[in-house]
Amino acid sequence: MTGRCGWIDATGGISGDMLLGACVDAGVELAVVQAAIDRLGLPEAVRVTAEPAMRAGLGGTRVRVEADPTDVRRTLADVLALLDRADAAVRDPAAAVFRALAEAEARVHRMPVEQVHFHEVGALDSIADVVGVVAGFASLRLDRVVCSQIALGGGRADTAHGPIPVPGPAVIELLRGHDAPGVGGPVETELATPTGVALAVTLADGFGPLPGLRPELVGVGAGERDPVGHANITRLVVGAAGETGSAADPTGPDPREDHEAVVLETNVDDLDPRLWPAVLADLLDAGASDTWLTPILMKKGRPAHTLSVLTAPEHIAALERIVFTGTTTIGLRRRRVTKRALPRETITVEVHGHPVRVKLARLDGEVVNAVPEYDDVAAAAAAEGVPVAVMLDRARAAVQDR
Ligand SMILES: O=C([S-])c1cc(C(=O)S)c[n+]([C@@H]2O[C@H](COP(=O)(O)O)[C@@H](O)[C@H]2O)c1
Ligand code: NI
Repeated sequence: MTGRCGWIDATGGISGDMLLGACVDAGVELAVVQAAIDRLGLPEAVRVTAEPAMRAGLGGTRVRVEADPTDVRRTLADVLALLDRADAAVRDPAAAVFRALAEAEARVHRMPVEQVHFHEVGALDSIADVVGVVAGFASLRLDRVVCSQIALGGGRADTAHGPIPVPGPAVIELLRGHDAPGVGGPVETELATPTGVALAVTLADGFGPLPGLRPELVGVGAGERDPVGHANITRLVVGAAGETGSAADPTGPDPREDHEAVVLETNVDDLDPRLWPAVLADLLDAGASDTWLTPILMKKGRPAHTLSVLTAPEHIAALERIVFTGTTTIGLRRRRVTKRALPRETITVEVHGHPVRVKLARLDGEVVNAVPEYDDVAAAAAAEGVPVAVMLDRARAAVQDR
């Protein structure tokens, strides 16, 4: 495994605000988190604050979400509509987290997912935590996320439905739905909340102990309580994974940019073409790095498509399931490939007073590609009342100036 890796240490438990605290403690600017939340244009005021905190003698950051009291009860569709206003880098992963939460609640309460309502104030907390963590992870530029076994705690928790057993049913459903490892204890209190677990299982590409990496950033997110005998923290460790420390071969591609990947492929001639966009969207939601259709001519002169799905090996099972259930195919091919990904970073430039993120890719340390984020350019163009193409030229000029 190579690239920049983030390891979520949930062996002390996890909640949305603990993971957000870990991001902030690792160096994610609170302004990045607040901007991502503000971008949703929530009718309620939601403010995120952070302060230093000690848990079992360990220093960390406690994040709090202050939200206006509200009676609004939001469904999954309501939350997804809000997320539509977020940057693409935040919108899709955050939507996947809320889908996972809603599906878990739907199974717990034996109701259709469309009827699930996120619980009042908790919903605003959750929205801020989820959007904040996803924005934080995006700003940390992680190529891969691994999560430890999750400590779940025990005993009973008070909820809107009255006392429930811990681990709570939604937490168990989230683990089950994502084949994620959890363990009860070590203390008789709730250590893992649905939002925290939904974030971990959705954002993680795999589960296990700290992978081989050189730690560059460490963040400690403090939980609400400081129980005796347990460090109520979630940690985030970020570093370059799989580096041996040997210099890259100066005559060839940098091996640290190589990733093992798999291409799944199948030829399909009998799927209602209107179904393809949803199949492609489902595949991307389930972890595909890329997916595309190629028009082909099949036996008997039938026009058809090759569906190709590029993925990291750990998503193969979930993606094949979507291919088999979402299309008419009854077989597919798997091809191992080596993917080369140039190191990239995101900078923010100011264009006529508007922040525009720009993705830079480097080859041998030299910037070979600088692409302004389309959503930011479009927002700036709308604010200035100029065509997007004009604002795009201005953004490129601002990058050149840098
Ligand atoms: O109200 C319901 S259905 C409920 C279910 C569960 C589980 O099944 S687990 C847990 N809870 C409680 O919600 C709070 C807040 O969780 P967040 O994810 O919003 O932080 C949590 O402490 C659980 O006890 C409620
Ligand atoms: Ni409920």
